[in-house]
Amino acid sequence: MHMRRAFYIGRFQPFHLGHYSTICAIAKEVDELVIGIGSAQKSHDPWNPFTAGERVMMIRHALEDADVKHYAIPIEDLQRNAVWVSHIISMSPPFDVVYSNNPLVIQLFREANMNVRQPPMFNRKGYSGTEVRKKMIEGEDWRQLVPAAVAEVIDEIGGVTRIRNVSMQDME
Ligand SMILES: Nc1ncnc2c1ncn2[C@@H]1O[C@H](COP(=O)(O)OP(=O)(O)OP(=O)(O)O)[C@@H](O)[C@H]1O
Ligand SMILES: NC(=O)c1ccc[n+]([C@@H]2O[C@H](COP(=O)(O)O)[C@@H](O)[C@H]2O)c1
Repeated sequence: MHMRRAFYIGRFQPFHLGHYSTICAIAKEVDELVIGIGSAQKSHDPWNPFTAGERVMMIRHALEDADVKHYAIPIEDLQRNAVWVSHIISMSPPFDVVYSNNPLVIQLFREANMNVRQPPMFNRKGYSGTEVRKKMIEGEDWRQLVPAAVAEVIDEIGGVTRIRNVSMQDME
C-alpha cells in the first residue's frame, strides 16, 4: 500500500507547543512526516539563536513519546524563490502533501502543483517563536510555551545566555 508522507517546514527557533500541536494533528492524517528545518544555515542571531543540529535535538526529544514517525531534515535558504521547491525535493524523502500557513511557502508549492493544506493555529499569540525568544531575553517564563524536553535541550546548550548575549547592543 502507498505510504502517505507529509512535509512541514518551519524555522523552529525554538520548537514550541504550537509546532507540537500542529505535528500531532498532521500525524493523524498521514503515515509519516518530513519536518524541514528551514534557514538551516542561520544561528547565533537574535531571531535565529539555535543551530540546525540543536533544532534537530529539540524535535527528536520533543517527539520521543509522541506516536509520530518523522524525519527532521535541515534545509538552507536559497537566493532564488523560483527554484526553492526543487531544492526541497532534492533534499527530502518523497512526500505527497505539504502543510503550511506561510503564504510564500503555500504559493511556491501550489505553483509546483503540489497538494497544500493549511493546519489550524494553536494559541498563536502565546505559541510563537518570537514570543518565546522575547521572554528568554526579558527573563520571563518561556518554559510553559515549549515541550518540557525542549526546555531541557535549551538549558543543556546554555540557550538563554546565548540569546541574551547575541541580542546585546555594542558595549563601550
Ligand atoms: N501556534 C501555532 N499554531 C500552529 N501553527 C503554528 C503556530 N506557530 C507557528 N506555526 C506555524 O508553524 C510553521 C513554522 O513556524 P516558525 O518556525 O516560523 O514558528 P513561528 O512561531 O511562526 O516563528 P517566529 O515567531 O520565530 O517567526 C509556520 O507555518 C507557522 O505558521
Ligand atoms: N528562497 C528560499 O530560500 C525560501 C523560500 C521560502 C521559504 N523559505 C524558508 O522556509 C522556512 C519557512 O518557515 P516559516 O513558515 O517558519 O517562515 C523559513 O526558514 C524560510 O526561510 C526559504
